[in-house]
Amino acid sequence: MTTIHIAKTSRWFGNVVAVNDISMDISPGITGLLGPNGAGKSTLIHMMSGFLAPSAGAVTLDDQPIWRNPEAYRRIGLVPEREGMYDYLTGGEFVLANAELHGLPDPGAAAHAALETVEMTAAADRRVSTYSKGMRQRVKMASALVHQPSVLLLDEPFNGMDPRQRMHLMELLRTMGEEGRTVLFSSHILEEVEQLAAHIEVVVAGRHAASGDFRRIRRLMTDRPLRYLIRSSDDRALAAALIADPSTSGIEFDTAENALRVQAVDFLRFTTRLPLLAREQGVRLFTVSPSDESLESVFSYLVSA
Ligand SMILES: Nc1ncnc2c1ncn2[C@@H]1O[C@H](COP(=O)(O)OP(=O)(O)OP(=O)(O)O)[C@@H](O)[C@H]1O
Repeated sequence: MTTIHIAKTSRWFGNVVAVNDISMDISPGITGLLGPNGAGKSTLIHMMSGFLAPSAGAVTLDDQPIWRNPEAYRRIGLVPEREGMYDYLTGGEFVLANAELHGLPDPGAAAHAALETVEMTAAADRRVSTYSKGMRQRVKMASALVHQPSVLLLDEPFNGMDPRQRMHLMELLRTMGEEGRTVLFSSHILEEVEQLAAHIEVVVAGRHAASGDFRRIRRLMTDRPLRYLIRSSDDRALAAALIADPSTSGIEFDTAENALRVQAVDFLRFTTRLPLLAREQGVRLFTVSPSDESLESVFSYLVSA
């Protein structure tokens, strides 16, 4: 059983604090590391894979420090976000080079097995420059798996993949999770994480915002008060009906937009009640748009929760 333990860890670059006093454990199975762009996900993953030293705190693998520890590197595979591949090599040569760097006893056999796992054997003799984004991703995956690590860390692995490639990678990660490996992948897309990881860790602006069961955190996200911009055939009548209803906690008339700005108590209640109330009043709804639906606002709600 392999566990990564992150204890009161920070990392700064000059005066930018990328990771701010984060503590979390990454256990066997699949964990989703979720957060908006710039939240510090890559920095965390780089510290977990031994590419970056923490500025403060400690990142350990089964109680051994990861930074500058070749023993730990042997047990970790990293699929980085950026390409970092040599276009003039074939996919097979790229994976073989990694097998040799790890000093494996039979690098050729290890490279072959890793390419087989990601279903890239047929294209192994083609140059990386001729590969699609998804194929590149799979070859990166093969080189991360070539030494059969017990920990696999993937930074935004689904970026740029088409739905079929995405499903294929999800299957592969599920298998690895079921085999008892410790698999962590980062994403800024909620639905991606939902499909794959029961357990998630959320980071926002360098801080640890939430941890645990995806469904519980998802509920926290959808239960928060929401703001909507609404235009209708009779804003005045609709406003009167809404303010008398417990699904709504505030209403303003926005003269510049010529619309209502409504604060709802929670998503489900409001979206059920609004059409019913409008029908009762004989009001037609023209526009109902959430005005703070961005992922940033969902995350900042979680941080302040
Ligand atoms: N080498 C660096 N030098 C200076 N600042 C950095 C460096 N690496 C990261 N940062 C800063 O640290 C913060 C966190 O970046 P990080 O790449 O870890 O976030 P992220 O969650 O992975 O975001 P993204 O999904 O956009 O890659 C950002 O403000 C970023 O600009």
